[in-house]
Amino acid sequence: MTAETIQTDRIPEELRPVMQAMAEAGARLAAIIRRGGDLASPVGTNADGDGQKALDVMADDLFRQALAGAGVRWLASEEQDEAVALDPAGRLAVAIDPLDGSSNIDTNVSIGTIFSIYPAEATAEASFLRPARQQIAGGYIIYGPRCAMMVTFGDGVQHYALDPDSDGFRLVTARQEMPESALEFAINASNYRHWPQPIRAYIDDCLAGSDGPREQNFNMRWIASLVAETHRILIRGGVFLYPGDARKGYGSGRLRMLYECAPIAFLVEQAGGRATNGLVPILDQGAASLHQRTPFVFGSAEKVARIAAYHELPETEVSALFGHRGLFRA
Ligand SMILES: O=P(O)(O)OC[C@H]1O[C@](O)(COP(=O)(O)O)[C@@H](O)[C@@H]1O
Ligand SMILES: [Mg+2]
Ligand SMILES: [Mg+2]
Repeated sequence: MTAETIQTDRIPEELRPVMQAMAEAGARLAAIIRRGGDLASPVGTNADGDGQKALDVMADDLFRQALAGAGVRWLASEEQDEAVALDPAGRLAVAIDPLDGSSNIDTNVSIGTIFSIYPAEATAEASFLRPARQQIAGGYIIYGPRCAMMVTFGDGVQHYALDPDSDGFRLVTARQEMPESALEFAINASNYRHWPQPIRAYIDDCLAGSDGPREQNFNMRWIASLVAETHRILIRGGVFLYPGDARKGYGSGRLRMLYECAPIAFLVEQAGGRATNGLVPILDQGAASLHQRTPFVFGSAEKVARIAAYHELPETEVSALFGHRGLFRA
C-alpha cells in the first residue's frame, strides 16, 4: 500500500490506514470492472438468501484482504453470515456492502461499494449493533463512467475521484452539499400494488403532476443501484424510497440497516439532506442483527419531511382522491 492511494490531508489521522486500504481495494476493483469478462455468473447464496455473483465474492475477498492490515478488529459484510475477527489489536469495526447493485454487473451500469466505520468494542455485536449516529465514518465508492468516492467523517461530505494516471483518489470537492429541492423521485414502481397507503398517496400525488395537489410536474428515475441513486441525489437533489411492502420477506423493504442505510444516511445528513425509515431518522436507530433490513427514504430535507407527513395523515385524508388532499397543495 502506498500513501498515494488517496489524498489524506483531510482524513482524520487515526482513519488514514483504513481509508488507504479502502481506496487501494476500490481502485483494484475498478480495474477488474473496467477489464470486464465473466463477472456476473451465479456462484452461491449469501446469509440473506440473495444470489451471489462472481464479482460479489471477488469484491468481498478484495476488501477483506486490504482491511486485514489496516487496524480493523471486526469486519461485517453482506456476503458473510457472521462478523469476522481480523486484527485483535485493531481499534476499528468496518461494515461493508462490497458490491452494491449486483443486478447491474452484466449491463455495464454503475455499481458500488458502501462502508461504515465504528470504534471497535470487545465483541462484534457491541461494535455493530448500536445507534447509527455512533458511526465515525460512512461512505461509498461508485464504479461509474468515473470512479469516485464520497465519504464523511462527521464534518461534511468529501468527494474524491480516482485519477486514472496515478490510480489514486484525489479530492474534487471538500464539502459536497445536496441541493435543497429537486423535482425527481426514485422508487421501484413495479411494487406499487404492494406498498402501504401513505407511499401510494405520495407517489400518486407526484404522478398527478401539475393536475394534482402538488401543482407541478415530477420526473422519475430507478437505476436499481443504491450507490448510483445516492450519487445522483447528492449531486442533483431529489428523493429515494424503498419502503416496506406486502411481498413475502419485504415487510421492512430490501435494504440493510448496517452496511447500506446507516452509511448512506450519515452522508445524506452531512450533505444537508434527511434520511428516515419513512418517519424516524435512520441515524437514531440501530441494527438489532447484522443483516437486518429497514424501509429507507432519503434525499432533500423538504421531500423527506413531506413523506413523513403523509404517514401522519388521517386515514380518510390518505384514502381520498388526490385532488381532494388539500393539505398538500404545492
Ligand atoms: O431490484 P430492486 O427490488 O429494485 O432493488 C434494488 C436495490 O437492491 C440493491 O441492488 C441491493 O443491494 P445488493 O446488490 O448489494 O444486494 C440496491 O442497490 C438497490 O437499490
Ligand atoms: Mg447493496
Ligand atoms: Mg451487495
